[in-house]
Amino acid sequence: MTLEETLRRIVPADRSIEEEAWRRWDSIAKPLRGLGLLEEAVARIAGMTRTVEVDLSRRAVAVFCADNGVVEEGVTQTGQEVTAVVTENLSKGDTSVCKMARVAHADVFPVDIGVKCAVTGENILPRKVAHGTRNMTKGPAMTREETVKALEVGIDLMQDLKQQGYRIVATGEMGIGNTTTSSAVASVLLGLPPEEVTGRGAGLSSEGLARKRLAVRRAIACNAPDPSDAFDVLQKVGGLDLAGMAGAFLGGAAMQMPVVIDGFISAVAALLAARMCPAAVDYMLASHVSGEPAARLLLQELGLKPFLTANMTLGEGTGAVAALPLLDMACAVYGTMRTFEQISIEPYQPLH
Ligand SMILES: Cc1cc2ncn([C@H]3O[C@H](COP(=O)(O)O)[C@@H](O)[C@H]3O)c2cc1C
Ligand SMILES: O=C(O)c1cccnc1
Repeated sequence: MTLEETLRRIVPADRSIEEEAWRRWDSIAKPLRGLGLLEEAVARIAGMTRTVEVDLSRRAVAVFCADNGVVEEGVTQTGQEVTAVVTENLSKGDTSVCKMARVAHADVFPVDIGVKCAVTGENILPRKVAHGTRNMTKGPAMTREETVKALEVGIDLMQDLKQQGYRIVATGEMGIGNTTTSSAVASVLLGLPPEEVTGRGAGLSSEGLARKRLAVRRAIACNAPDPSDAFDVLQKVGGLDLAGMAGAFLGGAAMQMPVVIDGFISAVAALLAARMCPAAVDYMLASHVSGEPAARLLLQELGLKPFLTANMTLGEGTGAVAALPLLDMACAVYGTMRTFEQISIEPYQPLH
């Protein structure tokens, strides 16, 4: 589906079905609203999917893998080659998110949306838009065409996953340097200075952090992205990984399917999607608050409340996957627990 058609298709979640789900929650024999945000998530999923019978039996993690040209500026602790290695390991079940996804019964879909070199792996989805992005401190990271294509990779993947019977999708990414691009996008979209929204990513040294902040500042100065135009911001100081994820949020909303935000990078992609189409937020679920400095601000800006504060800064979709077992537990109560009425009637049942 094209980006334009996707944006046209997105409509708000169904509030009346969400209300019906709340009525069911409130009838269950337990302290009223006792499962807090978990109840809210289940009710919201009912509204997203247009049914009070919430079913999260099949779940996927979409991991968008791409390289970011800005690594030339010395903004990361490890080299660019790590992107390709971890992408291939994603296909072998040998990365952190794969281990966690096994526990949470989620299927991992690694997507090569722009890894610099060729990657091989049985289940890597070959969707390379470009061999990495350009260095955003010297000009736009992507062309308009590349940006549209990468957004559409995310959109189309959500359409495919829905057709395959998946009910909820966790978003993940793998792309060395993508906390630098994410910080640049966050700085522009939140209207905050780069220093306030730039952290250590995957364990950067203090010296590296100073270079990273400067690179974010230079990228914004060089490209002058328009803060009121999310597409322009994404194209100039974003990346293929961010674009794929933003597309997944838009595609999920168009497919009326819940999409789980992971950490900082994923929340930046979610905000890009939200600025392109505000109703898309109705289909997003927050999972955790990343340890990156702008993580909480981004979720506040989206108006979403996370379940976990675990100081995680791993990426790959690990935080989003960590939220799935919590949702399963909430669904078990919502779907199988007896109501006040059933409980109060029971003592009056004739004995036999
Ligand atoms: C071995 C390894 C595995 C990872 N898995 C996720 N990330 C995480 O770190 C990267 C972002 O941090 P930065 O912007 O500092 O490069 C992303 O790939 C993210 O998913 C990893 C990073 C490394 C080194
Ligand atoms: O919060 C994140 O998404 C994150 C932070 C650091 C490194 N990788 C991912």
